[in-house]
Amino acid sequence: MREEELEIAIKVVIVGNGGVGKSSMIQRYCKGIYTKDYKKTIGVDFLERQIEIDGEDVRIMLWDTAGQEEFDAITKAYYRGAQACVLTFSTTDRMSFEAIKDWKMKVENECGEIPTVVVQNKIDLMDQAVVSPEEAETLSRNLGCRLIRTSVKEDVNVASVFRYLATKCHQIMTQSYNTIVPTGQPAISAFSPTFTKSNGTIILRPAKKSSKKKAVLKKCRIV
Ligand SMILES: Nc1nc2c(ncn2[C@@H]2O[C@H](COP(=O)(O)OP(=O)(O)OP(=O)(O)O)[C@@H](O)[C@H]2O)c(=O)[nH]1
Repeated sequence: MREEELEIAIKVVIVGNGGVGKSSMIQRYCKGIYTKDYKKTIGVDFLERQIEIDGEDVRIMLWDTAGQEEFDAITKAYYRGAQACVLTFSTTDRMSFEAIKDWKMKVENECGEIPTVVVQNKIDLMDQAVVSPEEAETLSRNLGCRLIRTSVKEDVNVASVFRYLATKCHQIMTQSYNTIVPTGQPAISAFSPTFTKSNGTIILRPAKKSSKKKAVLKKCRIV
């Protein structure tokens, strides 16, 4: 099998307090739509989008997790296997900014260190900001993450968030592919779940047999 037949799939988890705009961000990126109604996410939800990186198709699976603490026990399980993370806070919600460190810890506890970005959303409301630009920059620097400022409402920088993370994961994957498989024989994982949504519930099913094998990047290596 040739290298170009591998399909790359990246699982990204979007976390942050309730109401910061996680669901809106995913909807904007995957469906190109924005609604101003707030519908609290119950548990988890997921959407996907395919983009091209260095001439290769990369499927990005975006996992939307509930921001409300009451759902913590459910959402934690869905962090597992994530290869990248978006830590989101809102320009107009101080508590969501202060919670970023905790969100990072929660994801790290399940996934270890993965490419992560801090997103300051709702920059269209800068006149109501409760976090200074310096504070946001200092926090991101201390966490070792890039800071990206977005407005999902105005569609500012949303695509950059996911392109940045997908590029990072792709780089890691390409490096490990070249390191792990010096003979040119690709190591392919048997793990390749498909996801079915029914009445808001996500059901994990075993992979369907496909002639096109899939490589799933996990913790910086092909498994
Ligand atoms: N002004 C403004 N409002 C936004 C923006 N992004 C999202 N919103 C609004 O913020 C509210 C909450 O957005 P959601 O996407 O539901 O928030 P969430 O983080 O998914 O919330 P949970 O499901 O409770 O975790 C909605 O009314 C959105 O329309 C933005 O960039 N600017």
